[in-house]
Formats: sequence, C-alpha cells, structure tokens
Amino acid sequence: MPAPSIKLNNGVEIPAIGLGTWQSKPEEVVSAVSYALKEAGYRHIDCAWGYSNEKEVGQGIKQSGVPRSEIFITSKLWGTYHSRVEEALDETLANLGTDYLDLYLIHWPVPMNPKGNHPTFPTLPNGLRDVDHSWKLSDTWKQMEAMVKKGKVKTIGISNFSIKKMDEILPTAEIILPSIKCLELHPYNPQHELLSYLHSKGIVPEAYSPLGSTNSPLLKDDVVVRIAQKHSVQPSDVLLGWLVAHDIVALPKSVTPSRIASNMTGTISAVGKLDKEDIVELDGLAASGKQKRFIMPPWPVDLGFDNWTAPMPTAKE
Ligand SMILES: NC(=O)C1=CN([C@@H]2O[C@H](COP(=O)(O)OP(=O)(O)OC[C@H]3O[C@@H](n4cnc5c(N)ncnc54)[C@H](OP(=O)(O)O)[C@@H]3O)[C@@H](O)[C@H]2O)C=CC1
Ligand SMILES: O=C[C@H](O)[C@@H](O)[C@@H](O)[C@H](O)C(=O)O
Repeated sequence: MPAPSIKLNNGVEIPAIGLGTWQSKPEEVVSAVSYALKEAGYRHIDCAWGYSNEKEVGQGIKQSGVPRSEIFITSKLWGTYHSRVEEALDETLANLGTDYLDLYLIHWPVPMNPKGNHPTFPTLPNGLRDVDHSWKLSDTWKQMEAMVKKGKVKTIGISNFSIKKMDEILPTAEIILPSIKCLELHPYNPQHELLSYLHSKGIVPEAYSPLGSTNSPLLKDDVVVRIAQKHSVQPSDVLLGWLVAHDIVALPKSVTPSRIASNMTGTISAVGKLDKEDIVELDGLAASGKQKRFIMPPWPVDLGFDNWTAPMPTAKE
C-alpha cells in the first residue's frame, strides 16, 4: 500500500513518508534508494547538496527503474550558495540526473561566505563559521521563486526557519508562498507554537529526524515502547505514525532494507491503530520534562528558536 499524500498550498501532492539520506554513506545510499523505490513502495526521496551523496542518490533512482514522473524528489540549497541559487540547483540536478525537482528548500536561514576558505563549511580565523551577514534572506527567496518560474522546480520551501526568520521572507514572498517547512519534529521536540503558526499560514510541516536521529533515545522511551507494545508495532512505527496522524510529512533515514521497509508498512499500520489517548500522551511528552533537540550545528547567529539549548557561540567579527 503506498503512503498517503498531503496536498500543498499550490496543489502539488507530497507523499507523507520520504526516505532521508543525510549521513547515508555514498556506497550505501545507492542500494538504499533503489530498494526503497523498487521494493518498499517509497515515492519520495529527501536529499541535499550538503550531504555529499547526491550523485549516488541519483544512481539509486536510476537503478530502481521507477519512472522519474512517479517520484517526489527534494533537495536543498546550501548556505554558501544563497547568492547563486541557479548555479547550486544546476549542480544538484546534474548530480541527481534529472531536469527538475519537486521541492527545493533553503537548507538553513544562514547565508555563508561564497568565497570563503571551504566550499561547504567556510570558517573565520577564530574558527567560527563564516556567515555572510550582508546577504538578505528575502533575496535568496527571490532567486528561489525564479527557479519555479523557469520550470526547474515545482515548489519551494524552507528548512530550519524559526518564526522570526520566516518573517524576514514572508512579506516579500507574494508570488509563491512557502509551501512546505522542514523542521526537527518528534515527541521530544514537538514545536507546538511553530506548528500553529505554519497551520495559520497554510504551510505544510515536514519532520526531519523523526526517529530522533542517530542512536535515538526516543526508540527506548518508556511511553513510546508501551504504546508500541499495546498495538503490537515497533517504537519507530509509533513515532512515524504519530507524525502522519497529524498530517505531517515524515522523513525517516535508513540504509537497512528491513528498516526501510518497516518504516513504510509499519507506519501505515500504526496510523490506523494509534488512538486519541496515545496521540495526546505523545503530544505531551516534551512538556513532561523530556524536551530535547538533537540537531544543533554551531551557527554563530541567533536563529530565533526558544528551545535551542546548545551554547550559542558568540560571533567575533
Ligand atoms: N533539513 C535539515 O536540516 C535536516 C534534514 N534531515 C532529513 O531528515 C532525515 C532523517 O533524519 P535523521 O537525522 O537522519 O534521523 P532519523 O530520525 O531518520 O534516524 C535515523 C537513524 O535511525 C536508524 N533507524 C532508521 N529506521 C529505524 C528503525 N525502524 N528502527 C531503529 N532504528 C532505525 C537509522 O539507522 P540505519 O540507517 O543504520 O538503519 C539511523 O541511525 C535525514 O536523513 C535528512 O534527509 C535531517 C536533519 C536535518
Ligand atoms: O540536513 C541535515 C543537517 O541540517 C546537516 O546538514 C547540518 O546539521 C550540517 O551537518 C551542519 O553541521 O550544519
């Protein structure tokens, strides 16, 4: 059975379960992507220029034999390319072996120096990431919109934007409103306020690190395990089912065939089994003292998230 899909504010449909590819080693991601598409019923792949494995993702897509038109492909604009969106997109399209993306996201609301000392992670002499403070996010967005007009991208969106950062682009995003927002979302980081804001703007949320990322404590959480046992499903099915039941797109990453398969079939079955009581309990897990964010790169800028608990380095410019 294919995953359910969710309609975006521009009419485009996105499959509710997509295969994540961050930290998938190039030599593993070819077969992971091919298996997901050919054997496990996936029709949605989440990738990024910054993952340094897009070429291999493209090989996996080709190897699967599934027609391009049946697959929803997302990629992301890396920080060093905010002022060169078309150049970045062309590299991504060539890597993936396609002439369009279904979704292109701004990966982080942090433009970085395009002429710095490293193509992906430029740094200043003091070791901090080399942020381009003069570049405006609204100008990045204008270039993203131009890619839709050119037909290279069907829809555009944002990733890791707080309400504060979204307010830097929403007033000028008159032609194409952001249709999707990718954010860290699981019962330890449910981001209720941000979700209400997205709903009020008609922006569909997409959950990254839905299982809690590498070595996740969420898979062993007593409440998650109890709910899984109650319905004879896996803890991972409960976590993904909770998201899909909330009409949130989930992007589980795996390079293990059995997990790739169960993240699809188990989730679909869990969505039908979770009852209201389970959902309410999972909704309240963070508030019960378990709030935790797992993905916190050392950006030397204030991203505007109130639950970003990592020590924020001070920029010395
Ligand atoms: N926009 C952004 O900034 C971000 C986007 N993302 C996207 O979201 C995707 C998912 O997030 P990610 O941080 O990778 O983490 P996930 O929450 O998807 O967790 C991945 C980890 O869980 C393991 N795993 C997968 N399925 C199961 C299962 N059924 N049972 C037990 N363990 C399992 C994987 O192992 P194994 O592979 O060995 O099976 C891997 O170690 C990324 O790959 C990326 O595409 C992620 C972070 C940030
Ligand atoms: O999508 C995955 C993540 O955003 C990842 O790309 C970043 O966390 C990156 O490793 C960084 O250090 O900034």
